[in-house]
Amino acid sequence: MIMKQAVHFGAGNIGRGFIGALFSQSGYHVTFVDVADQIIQELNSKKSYDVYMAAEHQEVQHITNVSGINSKTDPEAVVEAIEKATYVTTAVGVSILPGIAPLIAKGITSRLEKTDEKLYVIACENQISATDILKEHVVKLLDPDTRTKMENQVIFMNCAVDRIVPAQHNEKLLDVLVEPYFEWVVETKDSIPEVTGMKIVSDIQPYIERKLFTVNTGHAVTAYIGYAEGKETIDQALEDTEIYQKVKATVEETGNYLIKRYGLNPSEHQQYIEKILGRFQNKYFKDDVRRVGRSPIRKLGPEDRLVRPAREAQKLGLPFTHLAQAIAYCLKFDVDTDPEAVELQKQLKEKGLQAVLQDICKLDHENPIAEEVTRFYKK
Ligand SMILES: NC(=O)C1=CN([C@@H]2O[C@H](COP(=O)(O)OP(=O)(O)OC[C@H]3O[C@@H](n4cnc5c(N)ncnc54)[C@H](O)[C@@H]3O)[C@@H](O)[C@H]2O)C=CC1
Ligand SMILES: O=P(O)(O)OC[C@H]1O[C@](O)(CO)[C@@H](O)[C@@H]1O
Repeated sequence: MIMKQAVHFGAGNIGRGFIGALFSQSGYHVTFVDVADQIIQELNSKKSYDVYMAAEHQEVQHITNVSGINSKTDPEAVVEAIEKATYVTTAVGVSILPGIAPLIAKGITSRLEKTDEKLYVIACENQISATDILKEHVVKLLDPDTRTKMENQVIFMNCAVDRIVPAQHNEKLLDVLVEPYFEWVVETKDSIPEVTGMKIVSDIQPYIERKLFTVNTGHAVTAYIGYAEGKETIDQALEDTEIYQKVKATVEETGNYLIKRYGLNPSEHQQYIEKILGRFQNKYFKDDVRRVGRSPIRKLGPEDRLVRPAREAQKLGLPFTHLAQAIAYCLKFDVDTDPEAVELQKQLKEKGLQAVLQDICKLDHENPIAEEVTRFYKK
């Protein structure tokens, strides 16, 4: 029997430890596309790997039916794989999406000449409407005929991905240590080919905002405060009760917004917050504050996990003090191995805080959020 095919861009932590693993467990052959040649070679020689659960009883999932293509050296093979795929997914980082769009566009063009079968595309990145962003980059590369043909045959779906997969230090290159919890919520009103563990909803907005402004806001704030206070890992940072209280107060602020905006049940949301903080405290992996805080310029963006909930809270007349404090801590993130942290510090030095808040966060200096950030930053 011919296996169903999934093509996944990004054979990294989320690719191997979450999305690729679910496809494999659902009976798909997974072709990972990456630029990291060692990983691709290893996928093609070993054809399997293990996913370890970071928990007291360390369950191991053996992932099979996997292979890899290096998109730098063999782009034609990627086009061929897309021709045969049911799903194309990504977990490369939002900033890389424009870079992979040309190959996806080529794959779609070639596929539409050969088959009428539907293709489902999902960008599994930490950003609101990441698939729409990918679609935009792909569509502008297509000729008008392909664009029209694509409308009914290539279905782009937004999603929310939630599983903590820290930096890996395993004996075997392909193995991945992950937290047991995961949630993959995909937005569609159609009936789509089943993937074990994928949850379908008709409106992703409440899910992605709840996830991004609780899990990602909370994680990022822990990283930024933890880093400023000289902590190495997330669990170590949260052992400090003062840091724990600051993080909790921040996600309670985003919680007030989410409850009001989406009519969430306050006590259920409080339980959700406690559960997320518990996940951050997982003792079975060490998650470096530098990894979790990575790419601070992206995280300071107007639509991302710090500024957007602060602005939304402000619009609804809700408090945003702890979010402003979190933004100030983020501005202090000066990890010299993180290119965005280096650039951020350079901009702060060269143009000053007000200009950075304006240019990166899109916060005018007269905005009370900017005033609060400035107050904390100067402290
Ligand atoms: N690690 C985590 O806990 C979570 C990560 N995410 C999101 O998932 C995405 C991926 O994150 P991670 O897996 O942690 O990162 P990662 O760095 O482990 O994996 C990214 C992979 O993409 C590959 N890549 C880079 N450029 C590429 C290109 N042009 N073509 C193909 N592959 C390319 C890299 O070589 C790497 O293997 C990000 O958007 C992140 O925000 C979402 C939820 C959880
Ligand atoms: O690239 P980003 O946005 O930091 O995404 C990775 C983060 O997302 C999380 O999985 C939370 O969903 C964290 O594990 C991780 O720090």
